[in-house]
Amino acid sequence: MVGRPNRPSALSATPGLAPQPQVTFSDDNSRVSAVLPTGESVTVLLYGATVTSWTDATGAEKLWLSSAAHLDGTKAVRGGIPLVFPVFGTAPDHAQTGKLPQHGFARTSRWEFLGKSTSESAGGSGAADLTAKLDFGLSAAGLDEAARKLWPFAFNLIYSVNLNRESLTTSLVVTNDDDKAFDCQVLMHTYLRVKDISNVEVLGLESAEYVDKVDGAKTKTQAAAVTITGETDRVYTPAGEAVTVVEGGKKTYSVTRDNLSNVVVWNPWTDKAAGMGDFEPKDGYKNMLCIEPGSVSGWQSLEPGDAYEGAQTITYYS
Ligand SMILES: O=P(O)(O)OC[C@H]1O[C@@H](O)[C@H](O)[C@@H](O)[C@@H]1O
Repeated sequence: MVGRPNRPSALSATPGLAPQPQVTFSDDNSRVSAVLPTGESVTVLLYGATVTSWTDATGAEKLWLSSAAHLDGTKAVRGGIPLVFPVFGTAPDHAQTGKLPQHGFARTSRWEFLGKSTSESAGGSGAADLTAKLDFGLSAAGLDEAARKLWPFAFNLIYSVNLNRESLTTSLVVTNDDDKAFDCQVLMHTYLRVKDISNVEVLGLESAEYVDKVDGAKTKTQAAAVTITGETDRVYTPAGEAVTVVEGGKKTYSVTRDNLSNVVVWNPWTDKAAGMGDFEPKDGYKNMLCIEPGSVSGWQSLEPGDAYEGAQTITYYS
């Protein structure tokens, strides 16, 4: 067990020097938070290493979280950034992951908090350039027996959550600690908060191929900007690394992928939202859009000792 972080005050006093503003970290055995001196914050639940909140300096929330989300470790969190591993959806025909529940076990396992750190960007001028980093770990030993039986591999996951003034970066490193190869898929199921889905356009997917999960898994090509006018569940394979969310003609987010070749765009719309017990308020689909960077259209095959890393950076524009 790694030691719990202490709780420093927001100011650190160095003899002879003016106190420098610091990142404030806190944890209570179920979640960990970091608050920058400028007010931006992030909170991560140990259950699933799920980011449940990301705010700007004014306290405005950037992620959507259902008011009926289970935050007590009894069910995957409906909102925030659940982590999908080692299977996206279900893969009944895939020998190694075929019996796993939807989206795997990472989002329903309790992760270990490995530590926190603060860094200043090169050429930075102090408080305005701080990055807070939180690291979490999960290995086979941290799984419940049922999951261990369904996916009997020795593995190690390190998930890092980095907060700075403009953006949130989440990165996952998967290491195969087994003496056999294994296949896996990875996805960061980000629920972005929007004001009104009917005014939203997603750019950066034009001319990308996608699998339309609400139309018999047909493969299609995106003609223009993506707009959401009904249930949407698509697995894109874009050429570029960034997608941009525009609301009412104004850029509000960009989501950049590193070593993640897919983007899932998901909105449940009315009927699907109505059918999910943990989706509240029922018209909350108007205030969310899942932009989910992942590696899910094929498999990452990791030989013993191999590692795979993928990351997303979400930048907001106010
Ligand atoms: O209800 P869950 O398991 O959290 O999944 C939500 C959605 O997650 C998306 O990533 C999938 O593409 C959808 O098919 C799915 O409905």
